[in-house]
Amino acid sequence: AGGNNMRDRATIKRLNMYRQKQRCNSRGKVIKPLQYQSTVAPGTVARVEPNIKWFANTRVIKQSSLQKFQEEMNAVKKDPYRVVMRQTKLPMSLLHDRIKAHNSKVHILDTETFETTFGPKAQRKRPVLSVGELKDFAEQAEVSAQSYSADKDRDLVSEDSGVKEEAREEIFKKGQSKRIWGELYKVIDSSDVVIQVLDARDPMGTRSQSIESYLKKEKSWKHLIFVLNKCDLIPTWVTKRWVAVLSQEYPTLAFHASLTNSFGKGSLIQLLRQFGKLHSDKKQISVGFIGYPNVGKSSVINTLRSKKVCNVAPLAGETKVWQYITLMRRIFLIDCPGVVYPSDDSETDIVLKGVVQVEKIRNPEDHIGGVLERAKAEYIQKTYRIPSWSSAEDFLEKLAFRTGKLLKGGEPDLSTVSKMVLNDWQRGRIPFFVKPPGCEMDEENKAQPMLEMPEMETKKEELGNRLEAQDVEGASSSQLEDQKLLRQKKEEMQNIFSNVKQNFGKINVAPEFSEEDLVPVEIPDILDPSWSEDEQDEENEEDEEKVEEQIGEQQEEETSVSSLPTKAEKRSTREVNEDMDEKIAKLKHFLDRAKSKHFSAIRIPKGLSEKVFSETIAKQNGAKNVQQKVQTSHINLRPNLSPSLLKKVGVRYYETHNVKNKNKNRKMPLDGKKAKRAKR
Ligand SMILES: Nc1nc2c(ncn2[C@@H]2O[C@H](COP(=O)(O)OP(=O)(O)OP(=O)(O)O)[C@@H](O)[C@H]2O)c(=O)[nH]1
Repeated sequence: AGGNNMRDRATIKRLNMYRQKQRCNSRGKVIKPLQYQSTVAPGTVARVEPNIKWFANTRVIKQSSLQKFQEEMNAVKKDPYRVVMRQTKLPMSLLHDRIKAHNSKVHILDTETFETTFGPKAQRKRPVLSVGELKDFAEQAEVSAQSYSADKDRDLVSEDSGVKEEAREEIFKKGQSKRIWGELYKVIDSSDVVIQVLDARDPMGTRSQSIESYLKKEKSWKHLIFVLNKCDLIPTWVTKRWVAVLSQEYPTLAFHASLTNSFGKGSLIQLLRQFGKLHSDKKQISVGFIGYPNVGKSSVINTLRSKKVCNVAPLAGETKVWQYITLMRRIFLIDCPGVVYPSDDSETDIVLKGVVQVEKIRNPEDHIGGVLERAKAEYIQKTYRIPSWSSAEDFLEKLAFRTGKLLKGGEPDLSTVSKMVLNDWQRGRIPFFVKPPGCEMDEENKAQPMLEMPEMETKKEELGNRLEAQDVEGASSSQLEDQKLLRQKKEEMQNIFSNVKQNFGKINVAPEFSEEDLVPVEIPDILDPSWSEDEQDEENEEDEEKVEEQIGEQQEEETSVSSLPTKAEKRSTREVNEDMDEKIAKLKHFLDRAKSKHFSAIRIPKGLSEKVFSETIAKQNGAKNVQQKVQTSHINLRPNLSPSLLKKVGVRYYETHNVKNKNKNRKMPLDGKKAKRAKR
């Protein structure tokens, strides 16, 4: 009768059990107890049989073992270069089971009477005071009263003057929204290695210590490393110094994100592969890129892939949601939108850190004062060709007249000019960098120990030396434990960085810094950037072997340098000439690609290409003359490069641009692969 949906006996029994009701008499005594309740008579004291299984997971350890575990584990947890991989198998709760100091306010009178608390027969324990006598106590109070500042007192009740601070515009809260933080937590949760990308111009300003402490506290098994991006915008010695400073806390790599002229790519991939090996039990590892907006997270990923896989723009907030990218079969990269932790930063600070899009700022001229304060006057004069100014407004007016940005009645258009300056600032066109700590001291002593190191300096050596120095300091203060810890750290670091080497001399610094900002660092050959990537096929295949090849090439580029000058001396002039030819061809190829692809990360000033070519040709001619003098019988087989050939860059222009005579020019000779295809 019930069709196919008949209930089985067990279901019926269960439903009846739910349905039953306890029946009581008028005095409340249970007449009919519920089923299953009737086995033991009401009022009987029942016992549960003890079971050995209750104790299956417990172990007793000695007090000394506990102490040893706590000490050793604490040392490992404090060390940023070591990670505890399988926390779940360790009794981590034993680390934190100490009774915490009770600092919160105690409401004694809520639970105790006044008599027993403060009366003559008080039973309460006396509070522990840091002073012995009333006199000391009064002195202490006086000292704290002197250091009191009403500005910092958040509890101070003040009269309402009717004037309130204007609420901050929404745009200044960029990167702080719940949605963005949600994205960040997704990235952190999914990553085994977290890379915090910092802007080399202001690493401390673009660092988020709250995220670091969150990772340390809550996700301490995840590896955190720093990547100091945009190293091409600061002098090389500053990069070195910042890397040394930041490495004390987390492993740090210098980086220049660019598809054609990158720095640090090989080292970073090498490091990631090492982490991959560390997690050999996993099928793959994920690497999350986090950091402030506009620091170049997406650009770093594109550089690692040698391909535009993430959208990049000189505007903050370009990346909206997290994104997975495959680097190799076993390594995945995750791009994250830029995150900002709410801080005391002023609006100008926020704008100048590049967190806000310039177009969206209501009063851009308010922040020009900040630019003039931060950047050296000399650089501003050079960039805008304005010799002097009395105030920010005066500067803007002069710039408006110079650039012809005028409103209707000939009034200077301050807003447009301000936006222009802020854009230049955000894109690194005005040379600027925050000085790393310790510069002032060095300037006084005129000692630059790190900069005098040989060119083929590796990060390992640098870190090792620093730690040795620290060792010596430690010995003088005879803190043996510290020494032991430092030595441990040193070994760990050497392990991590044993395969990761960076030669800072290879960074192609773009802005022209004054002598004051430049400490002489021997850079081997400015015209010898890492071309290996440039030579790669445009349709770069995605397989791992290819990436591995790139690493090899890149690493060679980044590491094998020191012997260059001596070799160069020994080389014959003919070899020098051949080298020059090669460089010219590479430069030409590079410019072609840059023009046709519009790489956002490279900005080639108009005159630069011609300048570089003319310099190279001058050098070449010099070498040629020498050659002719030395060996007259030698026949020069080098093709004669006419200036017209050199100027002919961007042969793909007509392919990529929508121009009138496009069709006419289609028959132009194609270069590289396409030319080959055409021949076939
Ligand atoms: N000069 C220089 N510019 C760089 C470098 N890396 C990135 N940029 C530029 O910085 C700008 C921002 O780069 P993005 O990769 O979009 O930055 P992001 O951190 O992903 O930004 P959000 O999407 O806002 O999180 C772009 O214009 C890049 O061309 C670098 O190493 N050197």
